[in-house]
Amino acid sequence: MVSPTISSSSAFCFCPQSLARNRPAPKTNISINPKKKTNQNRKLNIKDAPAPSSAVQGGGEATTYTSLPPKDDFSVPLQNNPIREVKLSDLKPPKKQKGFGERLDFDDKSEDENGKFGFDYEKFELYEGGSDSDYESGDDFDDEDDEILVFGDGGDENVFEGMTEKEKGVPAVMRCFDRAKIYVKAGDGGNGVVAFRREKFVPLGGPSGGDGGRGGNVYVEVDGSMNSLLPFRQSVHFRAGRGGHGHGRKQNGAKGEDVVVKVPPGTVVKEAAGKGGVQGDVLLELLQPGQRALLLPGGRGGRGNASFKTGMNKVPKIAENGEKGPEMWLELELKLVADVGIVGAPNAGKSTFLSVISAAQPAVANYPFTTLLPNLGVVSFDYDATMVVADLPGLLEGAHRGFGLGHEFLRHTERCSVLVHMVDGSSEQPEYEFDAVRLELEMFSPELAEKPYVVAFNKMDLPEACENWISFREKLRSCEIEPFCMSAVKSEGTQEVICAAHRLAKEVREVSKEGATGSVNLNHVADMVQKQQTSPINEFEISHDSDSNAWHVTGSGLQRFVQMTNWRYIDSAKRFQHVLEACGVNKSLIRLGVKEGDTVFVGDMELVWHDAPDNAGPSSVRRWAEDSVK
Ligand SMILES: Nc1nc2c(ncn2[C@@H]2O[C@H](COP(=O)(O)OP(=O)(O)OP(=O)(O)O)[C@@H](O)[C@H]2O)c(=O)[nH]1
Ligand SMILES: [Mg+2]
Repeated sequence: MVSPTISSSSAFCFCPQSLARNRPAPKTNISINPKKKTNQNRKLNIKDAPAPSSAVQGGGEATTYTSLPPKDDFSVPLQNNPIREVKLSDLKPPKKQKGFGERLDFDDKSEDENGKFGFDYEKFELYEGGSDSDYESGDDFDDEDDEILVFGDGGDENVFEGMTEKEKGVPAVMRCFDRAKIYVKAGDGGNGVVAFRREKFVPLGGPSGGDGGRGGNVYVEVDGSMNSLLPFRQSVHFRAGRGGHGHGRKQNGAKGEDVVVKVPPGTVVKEAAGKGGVQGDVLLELLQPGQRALLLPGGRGGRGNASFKTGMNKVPKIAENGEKGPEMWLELELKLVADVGIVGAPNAGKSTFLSVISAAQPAVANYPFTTLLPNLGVVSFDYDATMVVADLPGLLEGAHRGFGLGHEFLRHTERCSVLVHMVDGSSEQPEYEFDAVRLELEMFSPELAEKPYVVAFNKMDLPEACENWISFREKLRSCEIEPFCMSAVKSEGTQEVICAAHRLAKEVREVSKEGATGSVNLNHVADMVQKQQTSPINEFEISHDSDSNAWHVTGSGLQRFVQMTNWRYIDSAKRFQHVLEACGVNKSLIRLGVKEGDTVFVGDMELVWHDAPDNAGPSSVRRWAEDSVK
């Protein structure tokens, strides 16, 4: 159980005096019990804490912590939550799969009752990857790793975690064209160093440790020459370079190399779905070639000891670690940027229509689902205007439950301003077919169903279509829709249909131009991350876990401070204590009733609280320092 929680406020201001002295605690509680300390020390040994470089000298701090090493220091691999990596080249094809272009055998016994294909994903060979920290200790760019696909974050769950039931049933070659999951990480800042100027004839040269360089940024850029997300099947990890470490003679480290993720126009960048499959937020919509967005800014470089020189401390033996670069998994989704989308039931003649009105040559055949991937065509008009038209795979009744190709490609129509609804006039009940497809569109997205559309009644060259036409037109007219009739094969009536679609598209464009507001800020994600990175240190929350009797102090400013503290340098522990005091953590803990021996977590650091005795002397402070400072 966690209770109570308080936020810091200006009331907890810096108080240089001993907190223990301010606290009306009984004497028996505040005396140091050496035996108890020894036990705590034993606990430190178990945690394999590295020995301090030297003891902190002096100081008369009344309230002290015994610090345990940050969790990053442990080189124990993540056992509960390893990253599982799957090599695409090693994936065994499902038993009855004949090839990417061919259909799977629906009668296969391995097909389950929901109609999914019988892929046995458990049979894929899994590679246990190290933790990220293992990786980062090596080079920032590792070509080999770029060849590895990582799905989800492993654990005991299926490696395809995060994909919906429907996606599992779609052959990978189709799935990966317009959807990809990638990992991006901004570069860590370089570490600052402790150095002193040593030169002949320059006695007491002073501190000269330079600052670390800033980590590289992650950018996302629209590349007009790309038309699919296929390259992301090969490259999944994008890591910007780490900033260089500082050097002596006040030399600062070099800035880390930036990384640019190139995406095709029409890419939507989303935060990857979390563990519970909760869809992440849309971060960016990149439409125009050349657009560039700063996604993740690199971590700040740590300061060297030259930056810590003050009038009070002219020989600071302290330097900071570089700030860790932010990282995240992203989902990329490509939505075609077409003005008009052709939708309809399978075999209605959508592809034939596209081939007639444009130079595109999509596959046309007399069986359903000839079109497996969207086709694009550019339609030119006499008056020098062009329009991009997308022919989409056919929609069946029940597509939202996964029948046919389902809604797999309907997202491409979200960008279209107008739809052409193609109806097979020669089918038994064109009206029913029309209603079923409209319903599927509504089920997919109400906004899509609200888009203006043109109804084209096709195959008028066939007598069945001529028979159906009158009743179909009457039915639609009763709903205030004026359908067009045409024959795609004979190119009759097609011009009227596409001109009507063009008129509608123009109207929509004009309306949206009026409603358009100024330029879009593409760097808002980076701004958000930066805001988080610079959040003040005195904004924190304290919660108490009564089961384990542990106090948790959380706050992004404090966490960043802990991460950037380099425990190797002897002044770091003193500064750490001082900052906790100054930002009000100690005061708040005392107010909430922290007791001798309680565990306090500050970010990743585990500490033990000690009430200082009234007669606290240097010896006790030294012992604390020797035991715990890393
Ligand atoms: N008689 C006649 N046949 C047509 C007409 N338009 C298309 N067809 C035929 O209908 C069949 C299907 O045409 P497609 O263009 O492949 O139909 P589709 O809607 O793209 O089908 P899917 O891609 O499977 O969804 C082909 O055999 C075409 O020749 C037409 O106006 N008249
Ligand atoms: Mg087709």
